[in-house]
Amino acid sequence: MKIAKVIVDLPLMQTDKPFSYAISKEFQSLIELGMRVHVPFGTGNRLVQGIIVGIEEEKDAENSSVNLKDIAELLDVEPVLTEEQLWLADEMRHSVFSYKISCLKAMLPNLLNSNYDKLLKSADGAVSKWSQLTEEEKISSAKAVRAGQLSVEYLAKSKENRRTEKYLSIPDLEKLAEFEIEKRAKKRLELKYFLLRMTEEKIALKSLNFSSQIIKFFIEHDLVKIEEVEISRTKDKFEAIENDSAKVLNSEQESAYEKIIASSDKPFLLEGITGSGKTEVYLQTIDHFLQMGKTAIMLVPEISLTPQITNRFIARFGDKVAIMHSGLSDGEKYDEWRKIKSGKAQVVVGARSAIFTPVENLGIIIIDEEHETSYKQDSSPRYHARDIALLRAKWHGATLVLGSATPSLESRARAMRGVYELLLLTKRANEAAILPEIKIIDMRSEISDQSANFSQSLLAKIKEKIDKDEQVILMLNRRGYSSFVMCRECGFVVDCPNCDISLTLHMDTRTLNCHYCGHVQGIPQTCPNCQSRKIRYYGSGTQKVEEELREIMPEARVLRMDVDTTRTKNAHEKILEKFGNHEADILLGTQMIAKGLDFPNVTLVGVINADTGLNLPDFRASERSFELLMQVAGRAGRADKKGEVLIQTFNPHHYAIEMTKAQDYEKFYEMEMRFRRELSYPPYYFTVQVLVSHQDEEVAIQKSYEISQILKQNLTEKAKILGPTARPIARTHNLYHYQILVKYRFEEELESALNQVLELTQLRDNKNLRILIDSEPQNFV
Ligand SMILES: Nc1ncnc2c1ncn2[C@@H]1O[C@H](COP(=O)(O)OP(=O)(O)OP(=O)(O)O)[C@@H](O)[C@H]1O
Ligand SMILES: [Zn+2]
Repeated sequence: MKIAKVIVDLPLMQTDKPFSYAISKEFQSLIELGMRVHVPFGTGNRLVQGIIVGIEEEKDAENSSVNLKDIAELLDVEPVLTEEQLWLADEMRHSVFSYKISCLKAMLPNLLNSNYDKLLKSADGAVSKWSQLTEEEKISSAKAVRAGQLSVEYLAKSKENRRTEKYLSIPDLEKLAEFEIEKRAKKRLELKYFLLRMTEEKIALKSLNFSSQIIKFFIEHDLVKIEEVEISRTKDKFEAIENDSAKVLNSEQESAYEKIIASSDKPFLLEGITGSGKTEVYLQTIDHFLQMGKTAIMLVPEISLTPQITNRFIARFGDKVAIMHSGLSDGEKYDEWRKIKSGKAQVVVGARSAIFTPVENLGIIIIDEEHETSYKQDSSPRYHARDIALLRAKWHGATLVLGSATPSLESRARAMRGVYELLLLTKRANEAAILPEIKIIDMRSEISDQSANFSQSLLAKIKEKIDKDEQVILMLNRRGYSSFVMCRECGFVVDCPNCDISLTLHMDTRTLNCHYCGHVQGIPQTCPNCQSRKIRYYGSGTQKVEEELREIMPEARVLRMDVDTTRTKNAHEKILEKFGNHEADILLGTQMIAKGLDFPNVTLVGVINADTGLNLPDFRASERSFELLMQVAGRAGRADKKGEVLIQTFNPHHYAIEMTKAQDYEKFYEMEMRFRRELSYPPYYFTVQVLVSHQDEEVAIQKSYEISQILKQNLTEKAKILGPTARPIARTHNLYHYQILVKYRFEEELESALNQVLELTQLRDNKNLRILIDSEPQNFV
């Protein structure tokens, strides 16, 4: 007899290990690693979902199936997780301090993560009710039966959503009924029979969530036929894109290409200035691996996962491409996942979570804009896509390429130490294009009666470009209308009731919004503190700047792109398409517009306020500002027309600004590394952050001291412990936050010390205490 090891879907310390279950006879030949199951759990034998992570032979009395509970149901016909993914989950946990089930679930499409447990549990009661009904009643009682279990709406929705799916069609319903009587699982079959009729003959296998033994039974007895139906919704989109063939690489591109295809020993860091043709190198190396019968994963930051990028991949590789991004519905994501799993797609283009896609025979992984913070997930499991990529490359013997115009200090330092191989692209790929000229505008000496946000020189430049029929990109990394509302009489600022942060004014909705917790309230007419009517708005956001532009330059056609204008599906796409068709002169937006865009007619980039990120209490503030400014500057003059960049700032002598002006990554890297060394920050030290949150500030403080004590006692002297200190925004969502930062180079006690910290949350009187452990945190505010 065999025994199954199951990780149950209960993210708790006590359940964070495999549990043993007996495999009844009917399942013995069907069960495989990586399948989802229902198992009875706990004293009440509640059915919970789980994942098979091991199958062992019964060895001795201790490991005997006699005393074990049986697996209740198999949920899959074939495994949903590969052996590689099970291994990945094990490896990941050591760096992300997360439960294994969270790691496993991060690799599944949402549709499979939804709680089927709830959907199936009350089926028994429903069926007994069902059997007492007349034929007519059976049909009309559909609504009653579905209450609390498989809902008709759910089925309808998943039907709408699917594209590629296996359908069951029933040649003979009567025959099915006969077999039901014979089977012990009669009750369950009855319900399914009912459901099959409900949805008119054809129904998606997966959406019903049949247990695999029933499906097998159906098939063996010729009760159902499985047919592959392909209705590709994105097919039109694929067909509309013209094929594109490879460009002749220039000598730098060529040499990078040759090195990448020749070796997989070390990861590559492809450092190429904006517009140097990194993407062309990606396309051709991927092509090389496809020719060898291998597959590829191409990661891009979510924000730049625009049609501009994806279309380039579709144009080159056609329907071999699967695209994974957050704009897809769960159903669409599931379709893409199927396409990958079945081997139909060989190139996966996607954002962070696409790193988990179950491609076989992986030849190359590319991470574009590798410095982007969006590669780190900021909820559990807090993994970095780069770390997962390293693991997967190891498993497959695949090549890993990290690309950027401004590599993260961590990656660049590794390249300097020879851990990565550095490849440089120093020239723009398009021969006619040269790097744009960058000018800094000192806003301290700008006095304008016309505008609060635009210097005279920026306004003049914009006019000049529009007159020449050229286009302009303007960036202000702050959305909304005004960043705070203040009473001029008493200085009162309207804050969020749940967070220690001022509310942002949004003119389109005429509300004050909290960008942290989503709180929304009306705009006060008088000061809530002193009743004065002198309420004024300060600090401009994109809405305000848009309004100003329309006043000063009514002839200019402006498109705004920020979180607020891109909430609806495909909004992103539509704005960029319009701009690309020159239906607008100015694209105004937040950092969303800084990345990846390639519009040949853009000859001016203006930064309204370069200071928004400079003074954040985060040791990476300069690095982030430099990256962002270099990126956005790189959008200008990418083809044959010369580009210009104007950067407005109140800190013209800040080194991040000066190095941007000089477009000198090398110099910036040197200076920044010096600071990091002096202050013992990454990449010289590793960091782990412990974030302690509680509704009661006293408790938050007390517990964070307790934790810092645990760390001091358990870590060696080599580790440095900073804090606890209040977070810069000390309260959000009605919780007070305190943070501790551990800096270390080698610390063998780290995992055990942090586990002790986590155990605190298991104590009864710490029920409302939240402890987050974040390895290599990217966010300190
Ligand atoms: N070998 C080449 N010959 C001619 N044109 C090229 C070549 N390689 C790339 N290009 C063109 O140069 C432009 C910039 O290339 P690409 O977008 O690949 O650069 P990138 O380094 O990925 O850009 P960024 O990082 O700024 O987004 C594109 O329009 C591209 O089609
Ligand atoms: Zn708030």
